[in-house]
Amino acid sequence: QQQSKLPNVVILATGGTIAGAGTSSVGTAYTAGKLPIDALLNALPEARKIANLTGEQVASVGSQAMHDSVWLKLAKRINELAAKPEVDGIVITHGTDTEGETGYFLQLTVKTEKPVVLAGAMRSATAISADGPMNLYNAIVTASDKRSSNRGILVCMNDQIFSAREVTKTNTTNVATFQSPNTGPLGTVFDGKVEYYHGILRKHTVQTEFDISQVNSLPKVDILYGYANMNPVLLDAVVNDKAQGVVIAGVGNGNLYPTVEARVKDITRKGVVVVRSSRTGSGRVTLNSETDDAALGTIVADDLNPQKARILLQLALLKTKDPKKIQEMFFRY
Ligand SMILES: NC(=O)C[C@H](N)C(=O)O
Repeated sequence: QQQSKLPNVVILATGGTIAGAGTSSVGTAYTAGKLPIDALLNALPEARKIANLTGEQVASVGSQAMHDSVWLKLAKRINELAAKPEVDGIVITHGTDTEGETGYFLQLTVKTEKPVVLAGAMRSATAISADGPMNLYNAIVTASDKRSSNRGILVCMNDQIFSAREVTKTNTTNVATFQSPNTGPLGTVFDGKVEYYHGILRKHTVQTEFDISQVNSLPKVDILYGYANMNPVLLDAVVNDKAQGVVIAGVGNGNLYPTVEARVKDITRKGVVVVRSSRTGSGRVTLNSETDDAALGTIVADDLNPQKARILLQLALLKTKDPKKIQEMFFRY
């Protein structure tokens, strides 16, 4: 029964632990993405007092299986729904493993100022103290609140609201896994109420140059992890596999092992775009610091972690191969 006073929120479900089911309520063995969105909503009658809800199943996967085509499908569906005057907000249920990546992809490609909020969980729907129902409830509350408009894509987890650009999974199993190491959360959602403490400054959603309406696949970009005595042959492997771009999770301020530097110089000359990010988990990678980007032809990820730098590079490569222009994008988004 639709109630005219309540906002209309559409839930797009993709799977994840929030829809996971296992045989033991105390064990960690379960399968993600088992339960359909209707089952999750039926278990949450409280949410129907907040908003008129409709659910759509976009995918049913553990987010370790997330891929470009689901991202494109999601972004296109959100753009379609958000263009409808009767839709007030959108919630996406998602596994936490790659939730930050999906969120940042949507942050750059969704064209709406309406609230778009991701919800996940660390304990499956059949576990004792499952965190999914409260996280989903909080996401619906957040998406129903007009103050959530024009803040980019939001992520609700453990009573906090994060920016999709900043949030990352920091713990393998803990319910407080999501953190924004560089900025902290934007706000809280508690007792059915949203409170914001910070805004965001980087350009997002309607302010970006990325239009995926006619895009059906994304350029191939791979990530390599830096370490002492790193093997430069790894670079050849991804370049031979036709990567147009490579993100290196370098050590410290995105630094590279000397033989890797030499190989990077060769591949940037061949037109492969190489972005230096960091394996440290927080902070910026700064241009021409210890590493001479001008000499290597590399660009820096600024404060994006490697997996988010990969997403921006994929979208940037749809527009240009010019490292200077791509570097500007890394400082803009
Ligand atoms: N907590 C979770 O959601 C983990 C799960 N593997 C997923 O990302 O779908």
